[in-house]
Amino acid sequence: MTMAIESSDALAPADVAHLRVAIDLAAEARNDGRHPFAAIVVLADGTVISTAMNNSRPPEGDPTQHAELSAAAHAARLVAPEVLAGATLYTSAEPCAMCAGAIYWTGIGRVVYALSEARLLDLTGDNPENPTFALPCREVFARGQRAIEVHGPHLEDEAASTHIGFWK
Ligand SMILES: Nc1nc2[nH]cnc2c(=O)[nH]1
Repeated sequence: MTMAIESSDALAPADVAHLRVAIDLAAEARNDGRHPFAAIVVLADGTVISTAMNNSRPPEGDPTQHAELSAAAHAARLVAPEVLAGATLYTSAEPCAMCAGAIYWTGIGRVVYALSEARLLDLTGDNPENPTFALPCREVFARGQRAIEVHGPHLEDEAASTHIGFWK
């Protein structure tokens, strides 16, 4: 049974705009001394209900505070699962296995990501601050019981530029 809906086709202009917001926020996160990741959750009517930067560096943060997990968890406290089914999470980088799990459990129906996890792994190498998984989010979603539409990678070079010189 495959529950992730495969999709890497061209994005609508509104999707591109939201994805750029996530990439710009990732650059802000880097400038703020955080890991360069960010995510936003947008309802079907275009309302942005949640934005989050990575906060995985102690002492302020902890290693579970990836941008996507924080954005999804915050969104789930604001609106009902039926509403989140029509929402999209835009993220500067493909959700890791932990964040894909969080997205699944919140009921968010759609994910649009910029940088692929494979390219992120190439950029981070074996940096101990970010031992990147080699596990595409589609593989995690495929093991679930509800479909999540996935689009990505998109704007990958723009998203990669936020990481260049950060990890090695
Ligand atoms: N996609 C993603 N990968 C990460 N790896 C470490 N932190 C993050 C994050 O916030 N998002």
